[in-house]
Amino acid sequence: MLIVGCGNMTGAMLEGWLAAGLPRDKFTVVTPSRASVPGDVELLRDVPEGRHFDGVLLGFKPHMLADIAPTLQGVTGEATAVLSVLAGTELASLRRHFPQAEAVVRVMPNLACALGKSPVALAEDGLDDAGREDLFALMRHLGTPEWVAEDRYDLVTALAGSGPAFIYRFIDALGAAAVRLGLPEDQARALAIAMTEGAAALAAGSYHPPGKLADMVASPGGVTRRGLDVLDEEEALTRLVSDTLRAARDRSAEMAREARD
Ligand SMILES: NC(=O)C1=CN([C@@H]2O[C@H](COP(=O)(O)OP(=O)(O)OC[C@H]3O[C@@H](n4cnc5c(N)ncnc54)[C@H](O)[C@@H]3O)[C@@H](O)[C@H]2O)C=CC1
Ligand SMILES: O=C(O)[C@@H]1CCC=N1
Repeated sequence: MLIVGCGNMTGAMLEGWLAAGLPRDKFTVVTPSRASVPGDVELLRDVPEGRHFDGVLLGFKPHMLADIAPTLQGVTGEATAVLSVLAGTELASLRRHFPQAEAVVRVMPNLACALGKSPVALAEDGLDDAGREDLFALMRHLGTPEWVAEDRYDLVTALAGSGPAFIYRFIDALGAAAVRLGLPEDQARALAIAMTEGAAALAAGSYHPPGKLADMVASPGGVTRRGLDVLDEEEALTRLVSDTLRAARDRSAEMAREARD
């Protein structure tokens, strides 16, 4: 697989694949700005000539697609699947830039790929059943792949792709609030992160939905209920999170429109 642009996101994917035991000679990276990439994988400054790849993974910023796609035509043949993590870049846009490719695939992961703990939303055009199975197996190394209808992709991007940033804000806010209320900063941050890690692991492993888990923490008339009352008053948290996802979803849709023009 040729990884074109290896920054935060595709760097995390590469880390995840290598940690899962995929051989490093399965990957080649083209990126102008990094001195090294995970696992000592082959690193090139320019797109190689005279080579074909079964997969080409696009990992640069979405607005660069029109400039970079022409440079990739030589490495993209009829047996190549072009995979893209580019936010707001539709299958039709990918197809327009890579008409000869066997398939074009949208992939929406997040940085937890490095730990094999990312959701990975998938949508494709051109794969047969065996190709879909192979793709799913490849993404399984990074976490939890899921096929998604493309008309839901903007919302899925906001939830699965951007989501970690929203959670990090919440962790930060917990720590900052605890500092304001009297805890030392280091301790507040450590407690907030450890608590979040355990709570997320429990939610992932439990057959109870998160709402039920919250009720299991909250003793009637006790400490937690008093705090939940603040979050629940006039659905304060639900409204804030809805506004957050809506804004991110709408930006993804806007980027898709820009890429169409
Ligand atoms: N950061 C995240 O959590 C997520 C990012 N994405 C998508 O991943 C893509 C990359 O985002 P990040 O990794 O955050 O950005 P980044 O800025 O960390 O990485 C971009 C990479 O593109 C490379 N690049 C620049 N010009 C290039 C060229 N001409 N040819 C090849 N490579 C070139 C840069 O050297 C850099 O390594 C974006 O399209 C974004 O929408 C998707 C899901 C989550
Ligand atoms: O912020 C962005 O545009 C990308 C898409 C999802 C996460 N990062």
